[in-house]
Amino acid sequence: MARYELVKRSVALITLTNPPVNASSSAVRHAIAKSMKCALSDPEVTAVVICGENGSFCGGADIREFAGPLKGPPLVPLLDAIEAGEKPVVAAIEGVALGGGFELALVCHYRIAHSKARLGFPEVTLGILPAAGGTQRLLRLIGIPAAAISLKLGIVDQVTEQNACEVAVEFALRAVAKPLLSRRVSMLTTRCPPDLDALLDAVTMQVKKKAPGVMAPLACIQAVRAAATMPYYKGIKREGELMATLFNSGQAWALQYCFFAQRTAGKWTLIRSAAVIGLGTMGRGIAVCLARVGISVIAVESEKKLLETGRQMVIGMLERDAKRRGVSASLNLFKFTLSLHDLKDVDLVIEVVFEDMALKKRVFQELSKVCRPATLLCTNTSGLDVDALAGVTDRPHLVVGMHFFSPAHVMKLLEVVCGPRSSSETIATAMSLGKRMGKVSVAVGNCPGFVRNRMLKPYIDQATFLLEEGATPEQIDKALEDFGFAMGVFRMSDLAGLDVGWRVRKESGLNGSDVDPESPPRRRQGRRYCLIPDMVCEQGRFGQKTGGGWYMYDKRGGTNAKPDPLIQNLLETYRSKYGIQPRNISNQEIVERCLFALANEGFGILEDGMAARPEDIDVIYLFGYGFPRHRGGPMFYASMVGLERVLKRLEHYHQAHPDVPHLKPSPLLKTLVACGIPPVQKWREHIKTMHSHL
Ligand SMILES: CC(C)(COP(=O)(O)OP(=O)(O)OC[C@H]1O[C@@H](n2cnc3c(N)ncnc32)[C@H](O)[C@@H]1OP(=O)(O)O)[C@@H](O)C(=O)NCCC(=O)NCCSC(=O)C[C@@H](O)CCCCCCCCCCCCC(=O)O
Ligand SMILES: NC(=O)c1ccc[n+]([C@@H]2O[C@H](COP(=O)([O-])OP(=O)(O)OC[C@H]3O[C@@H](n4cnc5c(N)ncnc54)[C@H](O)[C@@H]3O)[C@@H](O)[C@H]2O)c1
Repeated sequence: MARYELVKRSVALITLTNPPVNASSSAVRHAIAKSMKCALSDPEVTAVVICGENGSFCGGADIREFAGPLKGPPLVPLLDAIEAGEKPVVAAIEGVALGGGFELALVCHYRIAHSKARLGFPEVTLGILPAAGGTQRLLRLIGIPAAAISLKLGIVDQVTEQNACEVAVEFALRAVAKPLLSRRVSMLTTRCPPDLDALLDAVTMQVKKKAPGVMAPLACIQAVRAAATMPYYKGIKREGELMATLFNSGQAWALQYCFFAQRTAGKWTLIRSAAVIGLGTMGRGIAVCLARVGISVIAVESEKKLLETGRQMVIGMLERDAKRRGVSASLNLFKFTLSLHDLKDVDLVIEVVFEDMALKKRVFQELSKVCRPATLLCTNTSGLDVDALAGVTDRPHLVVGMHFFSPAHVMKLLEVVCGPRSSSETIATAMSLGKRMGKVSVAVGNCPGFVRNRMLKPYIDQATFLLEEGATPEQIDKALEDFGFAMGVFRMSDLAGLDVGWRVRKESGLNGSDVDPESPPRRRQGRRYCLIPDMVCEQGRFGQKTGGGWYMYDKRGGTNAKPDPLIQNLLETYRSKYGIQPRNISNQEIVERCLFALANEGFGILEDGMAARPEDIDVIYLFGYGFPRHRGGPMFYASMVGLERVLKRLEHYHQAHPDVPHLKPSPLLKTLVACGIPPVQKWREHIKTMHSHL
């Protein structure tokens, strides 16, 4: 876990060897302690260099070890001992020095970093703080205003383009005769601005606004205050207390769970050329995603004028995107055409035409004729049967859904929809292409709405039922935003556009001329149905783009949502028309009904084998709907609330609303409760039917 050798006759070289990122696991800490002991007691050794194997200094504490009882030498005394040692220690930093890795570097008396090295404290993203003296030492090294502006100022003693370890060894030899006292960062006094309190208060306000309810950033500010106002030994104690609170919090568990869930969900591993058919809202963004990673793109439209519009839009997006990333726009990768015959040699096609099965089938039949036999045929349908499309081609095994989310060049989530006949290689190729484009790709089964949209329905339904019963859009949104969503369901719907759902409801016979005239009021297809969303759309209110939806906006495309008296009137008229007595609805009921219905559908999806594991569902909601990361995703959240409680509350709500099937607890939820409530990671073991590819 760490290699110890003597180089240049007098420098002890300690190399951390814990792939892939040399995380400071208990074994690594053990090995560092042992090596340091050897180096400090060996009279031949005059200086020490610490580096990491395979291009990484150290990725920090081994996060996996946080899930069990803490073992091995604690980091704080180990690091204090390195700093207090009487021989100069130099950190040779290549790759990452993150979290505990950066803390290790900070106790070294000198730091040599490769120009491409990344140093930092990402702990807040894991719900904790740098708790091995990091908050106390970094502030002492660079001062508080610097810490607020940049973490890079004054941190390293030399930046090199060469092998950092070799440079560090030479540096260590020169450092031997120099005094060490001023190199011990914990002995320095933190440089503070005169208006420290005002600065920290302002940062606290900003953090509370930006990340409401999230604990770790606030704890970091308290640690900064300690570094500014306390001696090191007290400051480190305070850092430890703050860590203990965070470490045992549900937020830390949720965020660490998210870290690994994101990587687990992405575990899938050649595409040089691709085609995109349809340059509308989605097609443009998808074309940009492909070109951004160097894939040449043939873009197809149905008419000359539309092709030209699409071309201009794509070029504009590419140029803005390239400017933002400081690279040149890859316009030479594009060819624009009206003819599918130009696609004969491409490796992969993504169909992005209107959501119309007959049209999509015609496109797939044509592709089958023109594309070479090995070309993968993908569809961006948001809900149609991928297997029905595969069925009209000569290569059903090479057909797969690649479901991007709007705006496609921004949203991280990609659902890879596996049809029953999609081959493993096809799925793997789509997954790895997603990863290459920087997406978080999740393989899902082929069911209506797939995973994200299927789960969204009961969530939105609950919100609209709550409107009928007495709540307002702003009350519901506030409850969900207090829970941690950046936007409540109605603000989010106004942003996405209300017309899409309206069209889907019409096509499903839920409103419009296809509705069964015998349907009782507020019931469709045998279940409760809220007419309010259709009434809003009938007034031409489609959300932000029309200047009004659930809220009013100052202009078309405006983003500043204000409560609209017109919606208030509509709700009152509706309730009195249908004899509904409005009642006071608590925030708890809002959150429970929306989120438990969401999770309940997730259990149903797992049970149907349409998602491989709860982690996949959580990742879909983290990256495809802005579920608050510190809550871990809907399935993890349900596990934190306690499955027994979720079950009881769903039973309670279903009893009160028997005409809402989505509130009826899913059999899988009941099974998990009956078999002793296993942790999320073990739920998969209780699922009987699993999609063959998941
Ligand atoms: C490093 C990265 C930037 C690399 O990114 P890249 O894209 O190249 O690769 P991946 O992200 O896919 O990662 C590859 C692979 O490596 C795994 N991995 C990465 N980092 C770690 C890690 N730190 N630990 C374990 N595993 C790691 C990753 O999972 C992948 O593996 P896979 O499973 O997919 O095969 C990038 O990975 C990255 O950003 N990593 C995280 C970096 C980070 O956040 N570091 C900080 C860690 S936390 C820390 O260091 C805390 C310190 O301050 C020390 C604290 C000491 C105190 C500890 C205990 C105090 C207890 C409190 C008191 C309790 C009291 C009580 O209970 O009573
Ligand atoms: N808009 C979204 O938020 C969203 C999100 C995910 C998935 N989707 C899915 O993506 C697909 C496209 O949606 P959109 O919102 O981009 O629609 P859109 O109406 O904005 O664009 C569709 C484009 O396809 C073009 N087209 C139609 N027939 C064609 C043909 N035969 N050859 C070439 N081009 C043709 C049209 O001219 C139009 O430019 C749909 O299946 C939709 O369900 C949409």
